Amino acid sequence: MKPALFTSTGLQKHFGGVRAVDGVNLAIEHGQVVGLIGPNGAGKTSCFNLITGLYTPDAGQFTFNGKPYKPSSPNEVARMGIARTFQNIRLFNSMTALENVCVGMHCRTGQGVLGAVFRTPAQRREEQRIREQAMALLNYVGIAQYADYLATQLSYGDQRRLEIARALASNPQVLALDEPAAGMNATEKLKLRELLQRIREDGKSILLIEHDVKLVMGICDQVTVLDYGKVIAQGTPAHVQQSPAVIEAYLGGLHHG
Ligand SMILES: Nc1ncnc2c1ncn2[C@@H]1O[C@H](COP(=O)(O)OP(=O)(O)OP(=O)(O)O)[C@@H](O)[C@H]1O
Repeated sequence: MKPALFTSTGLQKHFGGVRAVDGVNLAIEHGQVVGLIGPNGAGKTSCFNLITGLYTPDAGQFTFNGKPYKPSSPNEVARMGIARTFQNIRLFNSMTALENVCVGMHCRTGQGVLGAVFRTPAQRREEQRIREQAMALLNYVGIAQYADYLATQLSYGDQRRLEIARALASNPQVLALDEPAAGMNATEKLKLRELLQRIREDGKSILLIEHDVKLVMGICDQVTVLDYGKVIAQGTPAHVQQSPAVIEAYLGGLHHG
């Protein structure tokens, strides 16, 4: 059997007396959308930060493509094949949408002004190729018409789509999205859901932190529910929705909605 694309086993991170992540086991299979949900402060973003090399675990192991995986820096993580977005959008505000995606492709040569003046024909062709690919990604997420707008001129929902395009620019196997629907209206959420489905159909796996339970339950193959850093339920959306621990900790409100 093909090994899981990604696993974490016994993952732990403490901050002082707070057990932010307390023995979390996760698995992402090829082409799956895996949801990570739980109340505020449950440890979701901390898990993401451990997986993507922003935090160092106190304990636990990862595998990626069946081999031990030690995320040492966000850049290395992207090279390995895991790209992420952030809960608080992190775009380059003084750059256009297109340039933001180019950065995701590491198109910046760091040659400065002289380098730009004395570019060789091969470098120019490479730049052109990168811009074309970046444009294709903007088209893929549905915001090609804003390619030349500054990132800050885009609506909130479109900025989140731009972040996804930038993350896709490194051609990851796993796309880790931290609350992609935050601040979106119902129409934008519907478009986001279609985009995530398309990304999955195109062969990528998605790890999704999201407060919109309807979106999570509608799109995820597997869901892990955290509370106080611990896994309180894990399985299909139908399974976790019936878990008494989940209903008590988190989903209870839904049944009154
Ligand atoms: N860098 C840090 N330093 C100290 N405490 C932290 C740090 N990061 C997270 N924590 C604490 O760890 C716990 C888990 O936080 P985390 O942000 O991972 O939860 P979350 O489930 O993502 O919450 P939310 O849904 O509100 O984003 C919280 O008690 C938080 O205060």
